[in-house]
Amino acid sequence: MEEERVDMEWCRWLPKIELHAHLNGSIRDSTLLELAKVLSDKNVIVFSDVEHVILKADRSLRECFTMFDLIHVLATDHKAITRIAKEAVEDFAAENVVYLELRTTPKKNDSIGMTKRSYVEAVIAGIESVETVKVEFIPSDENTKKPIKTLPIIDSYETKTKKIYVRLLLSIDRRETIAAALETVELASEMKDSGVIGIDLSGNPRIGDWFTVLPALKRAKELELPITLHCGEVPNKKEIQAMLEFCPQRIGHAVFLEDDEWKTLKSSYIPVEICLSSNVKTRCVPSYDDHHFIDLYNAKHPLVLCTDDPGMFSISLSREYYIAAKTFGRYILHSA
Ligand SMILES: CNc1ncnc2c1ncn2[C@@H]1O[C@H](COP(=O)(O)O)[C@@H](O)[C@H]1O
Ligand SMILES: [Zn+2]
Repeated sequence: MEEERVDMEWCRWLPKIELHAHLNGSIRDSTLLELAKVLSDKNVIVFSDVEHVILKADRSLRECFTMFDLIHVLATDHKAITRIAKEAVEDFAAENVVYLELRTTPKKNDSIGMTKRSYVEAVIAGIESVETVKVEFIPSDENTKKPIKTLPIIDSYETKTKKIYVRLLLSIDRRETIAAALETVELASEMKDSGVIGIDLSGNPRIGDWFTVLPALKRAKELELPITLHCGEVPNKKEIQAMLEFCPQRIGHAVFLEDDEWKTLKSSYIPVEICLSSNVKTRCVPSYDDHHFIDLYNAKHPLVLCTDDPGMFSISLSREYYIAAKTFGRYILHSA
């Protein structure tokens, strides 16, 4: 027990980077309950109907997407979006994350005057309102104040002074029309100087077809926007092969690859965002011991541990590091 406490403390202390975290999957339960209470007071929902859904500990992949539909009802307006973005950055900083790429699907809601752009602006307002830690969001030249497009250099001094670099990825939901997906890509390109650095393809992997939004992803390539794809979260050979052939800058999950696809992936060096607990909790992988992390790690394939949805799964990035060390420490091959 004492050993576990010390290890967890070390994993929390370790400066970390988070590259795969969905904004609406990173909401605190307490915030969701508060938002639900407000809507219940307005008779939009019945609080007792959603309370147990919010507090449920384990969710299958299907249940996750039902939960996301509920979250999208609860966190609809600009104010709520700003609040959850602020809290998400605070929570990642508290875990000693020094570089965070937060991803979110820009949403349009005519009834409240929300456009995809105003949605992203609400997210940015939240990131910029964080006070518990110094946030470096839009890199700008000290003299000219013009945005500079360099990657942050995170040195040990900065990690001591508690600073977090935050960047945004705009997500395309697999359910979206090609027009909506293209709108997101154009928006990401227009907001390149405002902290947006790329495009993600996510959403329920059993719904929609990535070939539908492929033209939008090709457009993103033309605009030189880096792309990350949710790939192989469920079995779908044709899609996995096509995604690897598309050669995105990164992929997330990579669970259901078969031998030939593992070969293609490893020879491509496409970095993989590893989401251990997300995969185990959604039962895409039977247990931590069975996770493909260790095979990729021992093959020296570029990878990064990520949370996916820390709010949805009640997890933290520090804990993911702890789980990886505990589960795989003994299997690591040490080259001479
Ligand atoms: C569990 N594995 C997953 N697989 C695929 N997509 C996922 C996901 N977890 C989250 N999302 C995607 O992120 C959205 C919520 O955040 P935003 O509203 O964009 O901030 C979900 O609706 C889904 O499209
Ligand atoms: Zn994800």
